[in-house]
Amino acid sequence: MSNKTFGPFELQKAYNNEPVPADFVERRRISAAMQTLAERLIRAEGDIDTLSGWADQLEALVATVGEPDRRDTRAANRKLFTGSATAEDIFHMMDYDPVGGPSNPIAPQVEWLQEDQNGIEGALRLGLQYQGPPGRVHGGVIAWLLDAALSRALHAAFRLGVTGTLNIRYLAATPIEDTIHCRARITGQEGRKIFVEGGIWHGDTQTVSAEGIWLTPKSLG
Ligand SMILES: CCCCCCCCCCCCCCCC(=O)SCCNC(=O)CCNC(=O)[C@H](O)C(C)(C)COP(=O)(O)OP(=O)(O)OC[C@H]1O[C@@H](n2cnc3c(N)ncnc32)[C@H](O)[C@@H]1OP(=O)(O)O
Repeated sequence: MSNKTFGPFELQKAYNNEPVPADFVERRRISAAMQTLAERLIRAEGDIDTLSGWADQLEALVATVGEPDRRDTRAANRKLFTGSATAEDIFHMMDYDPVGGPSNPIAPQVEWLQEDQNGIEGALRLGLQYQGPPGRVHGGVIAWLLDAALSRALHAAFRLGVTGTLNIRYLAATPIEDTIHCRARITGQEGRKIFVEGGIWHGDTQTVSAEGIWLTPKSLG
């Protein structure tokens, strides 16, 4: 791992270009296995002995893991804003993102196809564990995904902000277990208020539209 350090506007570039630290290779393996397990076990048919056997094995693993120490990410965040974050700090911030983070077992995995000042686009497939109505993605999961996608458009354009308001219009069914695309872009700015819009598409059909206002915190604006 190099001794280079990074500031907020180098974060995405460092994350994409620096080698994945050895421990994150393993963290990603753990997360991928947990995700596969979640997808395979949800609604899985099985006789009582099979279910009980799986439960025993998983409970044994929980006992083995125990309650490990965990890193407080606020320190890495402070280092980022003073330009002194290391690549390791950046992986600790980004790899656990609840949408797309490869070391976060609850994060839907996203392939980011575009991330620049003009906007972002990601492709993903949501499994049965994200189902609301039969065959459709749960509306709350869609809101979760869009909050992240619209935030990402902000970061890709080197702006900083937190979600103030997010309005969502559900236009048509968003299918589970099929590829969908999310897109977002900045549409304007007034002082600390940044206006962002986006949506979800299944093929050529737009299934969800969203628009919102992100606020740059007073301390940074
Ligand atoms: C470069 C790369 C670096 C990347 C580095 C990141 C690292 C990778 C981390 C990933 C991270 C992902 C992040 C995901 C997105 C979340 O999940 S963010 C979490 C959810 N959102 C929150 O927790 C926000 C909670 N709310 C707040 O903190 C405060 O209410 C706010 C939003 C900061 C606003 O407070 P404030 O700054 O005191 O606002 P205030 O001065 O009263 O008003 C200023 C203006 O904004 C308007 N306004 C105030 N609140 C709102 C609102 N909620 N809605 C609309 N307008 C509002 C006011 O009307 C006012 O308008 P004008 O009168 O000027 O026209």
